[in-house]
Amino acid sequence: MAEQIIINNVSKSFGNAQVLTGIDFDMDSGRIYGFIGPSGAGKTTLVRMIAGLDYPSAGSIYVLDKVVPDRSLMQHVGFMAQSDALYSELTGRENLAFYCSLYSLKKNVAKERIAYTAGLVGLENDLNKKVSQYSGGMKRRLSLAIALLHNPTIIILDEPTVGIDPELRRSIWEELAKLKAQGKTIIMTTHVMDEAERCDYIAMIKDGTILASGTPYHLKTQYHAASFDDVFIKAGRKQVPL
Ligand SMILES: Nc1ncnc2c1ncn2[C@@H]1O[C@H](COP(=O)(O)OP(=O)(O)OP(=O)(O)O)[C@@H](O)[C@H]1O
Repeated sequence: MAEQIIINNVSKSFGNAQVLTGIDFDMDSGRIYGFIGPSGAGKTTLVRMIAGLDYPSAGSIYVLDKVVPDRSLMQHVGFMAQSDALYSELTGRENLAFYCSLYSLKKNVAKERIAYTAGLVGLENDLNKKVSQYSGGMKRRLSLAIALLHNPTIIILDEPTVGIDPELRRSIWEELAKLKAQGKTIIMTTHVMDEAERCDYIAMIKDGTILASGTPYHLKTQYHAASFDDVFIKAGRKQVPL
């Protein structure tokens, strides 16, 4: 299986504050990767760099054989940020249409993708409302639709299911499983441990380094943990990386 993403000794500082140190991590297609860790650990910083939205201070990140940031990757990468990049004076449909034009989707493809992604996030009946009238959860769902709009090969989701009810969360996970089966690489950050457990591979970030990584089963065995909450707590206590 080809490695779609290679993170090579990446560090990141903001001013004098070192946020990430020497991150090495590779990701293959057809898998779901979960980045977990305490608030402020550096998860968002890392996924933003993978998405090409920021530069590493040291080291390099390769996505589909290109060093990021690279504009040509925009067509292949979908990113759902924690804070929504939406136009509140436009309707949901107009927001989706705007992003379709950004990705240069043909009219018939755009129509089909808007219908598919809006259906996926349960917004098909709200597309004609202005986003300013959306609830927080609806905005999150629209952001998720936008991330998937251009059928990207690499899907990066920063806490995608915050504010999304359990039923819709389940259907989103079913869809992520289908996308994974199509060979997409899916990366997410999450604080929800039962979601982390559904990922194929987990990297736990703490104090800017990867403290532990492996399959959920591997991590549970390694930490003699009954649940994934336990892994999180026990791994967090360890001072020495595995
Ligand atoms: N643009 C920035 N300028 C300065 N500091 C930043 C910037 N972005 C992030 N940081 C700092 O980097 C650290 C890591 O932040 P980051 O958002 O990556 O953490 P996180 O693990 O995603 O947290 P959370 O789970 O709360 O979303 C924090 O101390 C944060 O304040």
